[in-house]
Amino acid sequence: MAAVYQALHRRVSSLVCRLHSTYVRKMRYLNQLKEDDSLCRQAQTSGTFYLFHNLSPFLQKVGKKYLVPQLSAAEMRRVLEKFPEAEQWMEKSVLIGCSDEHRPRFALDLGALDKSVIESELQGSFTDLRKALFVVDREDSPLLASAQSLLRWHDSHQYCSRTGQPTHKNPAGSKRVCHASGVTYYPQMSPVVITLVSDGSRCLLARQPSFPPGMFTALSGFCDMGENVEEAVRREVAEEVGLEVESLSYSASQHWPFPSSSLMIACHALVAAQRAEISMDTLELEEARWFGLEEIVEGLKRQPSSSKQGDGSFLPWFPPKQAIAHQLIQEWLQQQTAQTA
Ligand SMILES: NC(=O)C1=CN([C@@H]2O[C@H](COP(=O)(O)OP(=O)(O)OC[C@H]3O[C@@H](n4cnc5c(N)ncnc54)[C@H](O)[C@@H]3O)[C@@H](O)[C@H]2O)C=CC1
Ligand SMILES: [Mg+2]
Repeated sequence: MAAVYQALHRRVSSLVCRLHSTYVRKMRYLNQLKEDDSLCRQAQTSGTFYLFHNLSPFLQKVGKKYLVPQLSAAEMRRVLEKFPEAEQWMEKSVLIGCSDEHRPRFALDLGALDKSVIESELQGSFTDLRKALFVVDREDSPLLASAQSLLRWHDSHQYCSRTGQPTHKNPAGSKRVCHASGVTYYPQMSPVVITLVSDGSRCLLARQPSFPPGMFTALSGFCDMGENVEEAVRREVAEEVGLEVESLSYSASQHWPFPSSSLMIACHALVAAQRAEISMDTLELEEARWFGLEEIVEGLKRQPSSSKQGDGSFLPWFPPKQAIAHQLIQEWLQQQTAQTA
């Protein structure tokens, strides 16, 4: 029995080792592409491309499924041939990853070109990211989100804020440089805390006036300069609902592309049950209230479309699986269920 166990252990270890080395080799290759401009230019000729138009990703509908096509460099040239200065367009692409076989992936925004020509040539359509993220396969959503954020950053950092001169992108798109001042700009994202507050038996969800009717989510807020995650959580909860956090724990994080690139840092926080009276910040929030276990179970089953009542009001529903708020709510539910079991 021990021999079987040892053989199994050796097999698992060697598999893990091989997995690691694929991953490590891939990360090292991507880093090389960011640092070595000529290697990156060469990689463009064998890479695949995701297309965007004014930050909307290109999707193809096949039956009921939405696919995110990866075009080869040859296919890209065929499309771009229809427009003047085709080669210049390829140079605008940014590196967004690579396959396990080291085939690099790029994203390219063709916003200045006629959308309908590209859509009819490639038989698909440029789709708003707010829709695209929720209809494509789950593994494609983070890729679209990060590609769009990087393209957006390049679009809004074309000039040096010190000299006003144009900045120049490196082939991978991992930075922009102003030749006049020598300043290098790197892609930025804003840290945001998202907190599911609990008083031990209920959790607190809120809605802003801009949310779709009926949608409630966890409290969120941008971190202030100099603040750590714990301070940001305590401050946001105090500001938005007037409660004092007693303890908190980190859950997970997620890149979020709306309204521009954020790093969502998700936490659970506990407030004392005897000091759980909400005093809402009415400038930001329209409603904030406690939800019991049953209401959370019902809300998770509800779709936006089934939330509307006969009298025009809306029953609560929660963000979809792609949003980290959903994960926080699921974790809270599991914890409560385990406690009451
Ligand atoms: N993925 C998810 O599950 C969820 C994501 N979110 C995201 O979290 C973000 C922050 O949530 P809010 O409650 O709106 O933040 P918030 O509570 O900090 O209020 C927003 C205000 O903060 C200020 N602000 C400070 N730094 C900012 C920056 N870097 N960018 C933009 N505004 C800044 C602005 O005045 C803005 O109006 C939202 O953009 C939203 O998309 C929110 C809930 C769920
Ligand atoms: Mg907020």
